[in-house]
Amino acid sequence: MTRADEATVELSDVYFTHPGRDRPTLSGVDLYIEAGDMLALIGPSGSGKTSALRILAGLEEPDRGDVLVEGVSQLGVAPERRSMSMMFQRPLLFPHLSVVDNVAFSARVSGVARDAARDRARAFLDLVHLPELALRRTAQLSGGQEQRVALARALAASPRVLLLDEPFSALDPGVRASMHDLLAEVRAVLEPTTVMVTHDLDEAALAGRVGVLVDGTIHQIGTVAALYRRPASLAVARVLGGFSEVDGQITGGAHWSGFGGFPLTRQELEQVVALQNVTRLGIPTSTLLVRREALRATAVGDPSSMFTARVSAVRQRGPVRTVVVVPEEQHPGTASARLEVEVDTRAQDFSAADRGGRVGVSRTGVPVALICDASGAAGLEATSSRSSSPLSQPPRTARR
Ligand SMILES: Nc1ncnc2c1ncn2[C@@H]1O[C@H](COP(=O)(O)OP(=O)(O)OP(=O)(O)O)[C@@H](O)[C@H]1O
Repeated sequence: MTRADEATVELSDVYFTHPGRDRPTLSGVDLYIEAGDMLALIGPSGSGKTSALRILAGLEEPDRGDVLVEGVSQLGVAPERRSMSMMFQRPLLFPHLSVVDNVAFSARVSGVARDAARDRARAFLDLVHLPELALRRTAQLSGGQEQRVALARALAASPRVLLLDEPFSALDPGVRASMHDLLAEVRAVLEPTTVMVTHDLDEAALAGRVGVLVDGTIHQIGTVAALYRRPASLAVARVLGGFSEVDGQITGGAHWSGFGGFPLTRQELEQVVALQNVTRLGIPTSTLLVRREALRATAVGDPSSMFTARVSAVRQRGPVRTVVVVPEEQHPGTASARLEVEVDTRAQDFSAADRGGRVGVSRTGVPVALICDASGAAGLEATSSRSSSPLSQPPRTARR
């Protein structure tokens, strides 16, 4: 089994509108993947992820822009000549062929003799840990086995680029996790440049970098950790999930909202300064993005707590208990503010962290992220979808 030549892959300023649609599906998409690297493409349903993959594969031609492999334009090059293999959510195996002949298919089509093609196919079945199923009919396979065969078939074509469109989303969680391990194992051996569309953030974390596509535009590209640390827009935070959004304003070293003051660290304030430089707004109106592990519900009166709040819902996620908290007093005319907070199970009296109870809220040391409205941190979200909360102690210097 030989490794295909690695190749850089690029979408350059790609615009694409599906025939009959009045809105573009992709608007100026730029993506660059280093040879042998893997990029995961995530985004809301309908944001254009599959369309981007189909344009890479040559199944659609862009209206504008280019597709480049190793710097060479692929426009006008037929899909089968692009040295790319694509794997879909459904394995699309040939039902009339045995497992080994499914995997041998591309070699047979390119003229390799049957025995040689089958020998080669068996090497790929070894790679996906299915050597014993070579002679089975595909109708006799489980879903996970079918996707292993589909992966072996995709790899047996020696693609320089592997395109994966939600390949494991139809599998149950245990089988999906074993497919993640297998993909990592296979990539360590063959290193094809890989682009994978997925809705699953665990799956996305298999890739060195993740691109977030929203409404046909790339909002951010980075490692999963970097995206979580500082999402570039509200849309990115919503794709990642797990953030509470609180509108307010920043002054005097704190973010002020319906909860009162939320003290910010020096690093977070530096982020604000950077945003101010971007937006030139003076004191920006900001949305605080808070991961639940950034806050802890404590006993009322705990010296570490920033403010007290009322518990409006309780959620148990495996061993972790979280509560949704709201301000104790809802000022007339304030937009509703809510935060999801982990419960400190060692210190917390559980009855206080029940619905309707009062808790203190303190920080854990996990940083929060801030998004400014108006021209926004990344210039992508013009305004928050909700109106900002008036402040419980309005900062005098704040401007709107
Ligand atoms: N063949 C088509 N003809 C017209 N419109 C299409 C076609 N295929 C997709 N679309 C539209 O293009 C947009 C992007 O679709 P696409 O499948 O690329 O999104 P996606 O991000 O992959 O979505 P999902 O996560 O749901 O698979 C959607 O609005 C979709 O309805």
